[in-house]
Amino acid sequence: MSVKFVESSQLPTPWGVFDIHGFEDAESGKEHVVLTLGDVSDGQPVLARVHSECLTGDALFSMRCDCGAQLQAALEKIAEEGRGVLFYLRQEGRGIGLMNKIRAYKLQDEGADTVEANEKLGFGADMRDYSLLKVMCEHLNIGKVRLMTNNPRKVKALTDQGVDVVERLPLQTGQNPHNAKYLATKSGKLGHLF
Ligand SMILES: Nc1nc2c(ncn2[C@@H]2O[C@H](COP(=O)(O)OP(=O)(O)OP(=O)(O)O)[C@@H](O)[C@H]2O)c(=O)[nH]1
Ligand SMILES: [Zn+2]
Repeated sequence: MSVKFVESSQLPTPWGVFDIHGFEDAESGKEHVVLTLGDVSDGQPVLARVHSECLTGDALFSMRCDCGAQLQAALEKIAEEGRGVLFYLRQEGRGIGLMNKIRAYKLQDEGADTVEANEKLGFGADMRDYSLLKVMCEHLNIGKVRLMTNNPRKVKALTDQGVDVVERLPLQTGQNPHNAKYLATKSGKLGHLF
């Protein structure tokens, strides 16, 4: 595994002062971050969110997806409990990258759904790799989580990395007329539980 911890610091947010932990993947050159609040290394199950990068949704307020709303809701829930972890993984566009996601959006503008668009571009529907979570969880001494997600693949991914998912908590927010088809395809073709 080519992922290595780099450094930690404080990160004040509107929801509280988190700690940010930087990790670098020498093989891909990607830089990932983990936010924690409170003591997550005490062995008790940790409220957790595994979030894949969506520049358009997380930073640019896009309503094509539900990513930004989910990110904010997850941080709010962690702050409410005073303890938790957000893994922010730089696997933009379900692993195909930002430029290819824009190509996929163009195909969606022309009628394709999110899965068909990926396939037309020669990609699988979901190209994400969660193996880096192992290094992150070991570094932070997190062995048990209560995972906020609608995506059963993330539950399996963490379990495969040796992390016990003691509970799955639905994270449904951010629905709007622009992402209705996107969310329907998630549940119809990608196995999300709504
Ligand atoms: N290829 C592609 N990726 C998209 C599209 N819309 C959003 N994404 C990406 O989908 C990913 C969504 O990540 P998450 O919110 O962590 O995961 P999820 O599979 O939706 O599962 P949840 O935990 O239930 O939210 C991000 O990497 C987005 O950039 C799209 O139309 N095409
Ligand atoms: Zn998004």
